[in-house]
Amino acid sequence: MSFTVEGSHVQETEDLISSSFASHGTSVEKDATTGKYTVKPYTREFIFQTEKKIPKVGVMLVGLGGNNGSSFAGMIIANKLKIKWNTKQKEMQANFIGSLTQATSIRLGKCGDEEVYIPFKEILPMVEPTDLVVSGWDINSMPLGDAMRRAQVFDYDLQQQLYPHMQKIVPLPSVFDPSYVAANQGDRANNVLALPKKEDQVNKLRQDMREFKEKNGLEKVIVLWTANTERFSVEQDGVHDTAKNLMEAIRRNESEISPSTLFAIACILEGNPFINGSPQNALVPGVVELAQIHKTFITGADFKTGQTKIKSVLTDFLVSSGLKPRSIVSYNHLGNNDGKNLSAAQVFESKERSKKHVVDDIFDGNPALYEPGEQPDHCIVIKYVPYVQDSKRAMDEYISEICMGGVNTIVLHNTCEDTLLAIPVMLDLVVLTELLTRIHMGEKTNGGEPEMHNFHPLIGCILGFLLKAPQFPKGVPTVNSLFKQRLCLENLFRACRGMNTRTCMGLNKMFNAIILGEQEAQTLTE
Ligand SMILES: NC(=O)c1ccc[n+]([C@@H]2O[C@H](COP(=O)([O-])OP(=O)(O)OC[C@H]3O[C@@H](n4cnc5c(N)ncnc54)[C@H](O)[C@@H]3O)[C@@H](O)[C@H]2O)c1
Ligand SMILES: O=P([O-])([O-])O[C@@H]1[C@@H](O)[C@H](O)[C@@H](O)[C@H](O)[C@@H]1O
Repeated sequence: MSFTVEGSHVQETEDLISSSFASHGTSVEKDATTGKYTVKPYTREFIFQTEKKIPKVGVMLVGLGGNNGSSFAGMIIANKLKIKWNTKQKEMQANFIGSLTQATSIRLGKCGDEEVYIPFKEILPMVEPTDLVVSGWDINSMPLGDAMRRAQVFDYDLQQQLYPHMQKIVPLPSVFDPSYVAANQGDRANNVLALPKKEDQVNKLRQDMREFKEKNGLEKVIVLWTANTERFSVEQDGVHDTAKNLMEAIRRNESEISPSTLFAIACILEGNPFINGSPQNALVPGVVELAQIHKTFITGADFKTGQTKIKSVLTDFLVSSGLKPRSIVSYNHLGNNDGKNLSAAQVFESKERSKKHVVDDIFDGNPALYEPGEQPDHCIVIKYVPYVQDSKRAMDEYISEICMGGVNTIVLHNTCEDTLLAIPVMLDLVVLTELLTRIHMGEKTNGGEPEMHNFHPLIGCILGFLLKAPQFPKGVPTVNSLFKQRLCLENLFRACRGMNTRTCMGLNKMFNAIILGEQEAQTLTE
């Protein structure tokens, strides 16, 4: 670890970092007669304990043979082998650009006149990406070397160097329900578990995880869904509403239970965190309850990568500047298999939800501009155009009302290899989910010793920076503003290290500037 934190509030041993943290907040009371608000500042005292030992971690991808899955495996191998490759422009070297943990930094503070920053991944002990063991399932049996070639994501020279290493990885047969995806996905399904009963499917997935863990001498396994987007399951009382009903529904082979929900259940029963990288409602209420019973992390939904990430920043900028977006249209076309699957209306609706609702809280948070429930026109369009393959084209138009009847129109064009935006986000979800399993917290109340416990299983409220539709525990308001989400993550880890949390900008820096300004002014004479 590149730094230590001084103070009696933090103790570090070989195995543990313990810190106490004062969290300042405000509650508001409304006078029923006058309607006036009273703001009541308060402080809560928390204890954090972080286990420092980094376990040997395995990642099992559902959809291993897809563009994201095969490219994720390729990225890990290429970085492990420090592969360099030639393109028509220059020699490239394997990297993790686009990863929050591997390619960004955190400000430590000021050392004399120097602003000191550390790599994000040094704030707390995190697993090294190149130590991850990768496996997984796919309904298509293609070995990963051929799957990489099919994906057409990596440069040719890189593919050639990776091929022998990737070809050794073969996806395990998976659970498949054609009613949940586009009909055009049927021709991929040559690697499906021949187990008609859902209970047997769940048990086989659990066995796969145990065998993977044992064979590779792993201490932890994390499962990440990067398979096709599914249509939403129609949630039914008596089936999806409680853990007991869901498990009984599986035993009677209820049809309306999606493969992604079955994977989530198998993970929970094995104590393996489950991450849903697609937009469907895999984590139905019964799954959430089961995760709470088994104290296993579950999170989702839908990696936040390009067009939607920009939307959460741009909309936040407009509304927090007092400008009033009245129309947002997000169009994109892409030619990979994801785009092919999304060409089915029911599947598209899953993606439309996650891409659209990513800004709801931003409008709700500005009653000066928007009446309760008022939202701009918001339209999502996704088209499948095979020729562009993974090079997704995104076009956006934002029309906002400005001062005195003015209108501002912002148009964006954004082209990218969709997969190369997604795989570093997948890495962060795995690395941070594993880290969060090693952090326990408790609250000091009435002077007694705090009871230490894990975080709530729905860690989407911590990992929202990486997800379009982070699922929050009931009653916790969703925050989608991208930089609030990043600050939330950074401040949690700063608290675990016993460091002060940061506001959006260094308040003390600003105070210094104001005070220094005053002091300088006093020395000046006309
Ligand atoms: N930028 C991005 O690429 C991005 C961003 C956000 C979300 N996503 C989501 O990530 C997922 C994967 O994207 P992709 O581009 O890799 O798609 P892809 O179609 O290339 O890969 C999906 C893979 O899942 C496999 N599959 C389908 N059903 C399965 C099942 N039941 N079990 C196991 N495997 C199954 C398919 O055979 C395919 O190989 C999609 O749901 C997509 O919406 C992608
Ligand atoms: O770039 P982004 O909006 O975050 O997310 C992407 C969408 O723009 C694209 O349409 C979809 O096919 C991808 O799966 C991904 O969801």
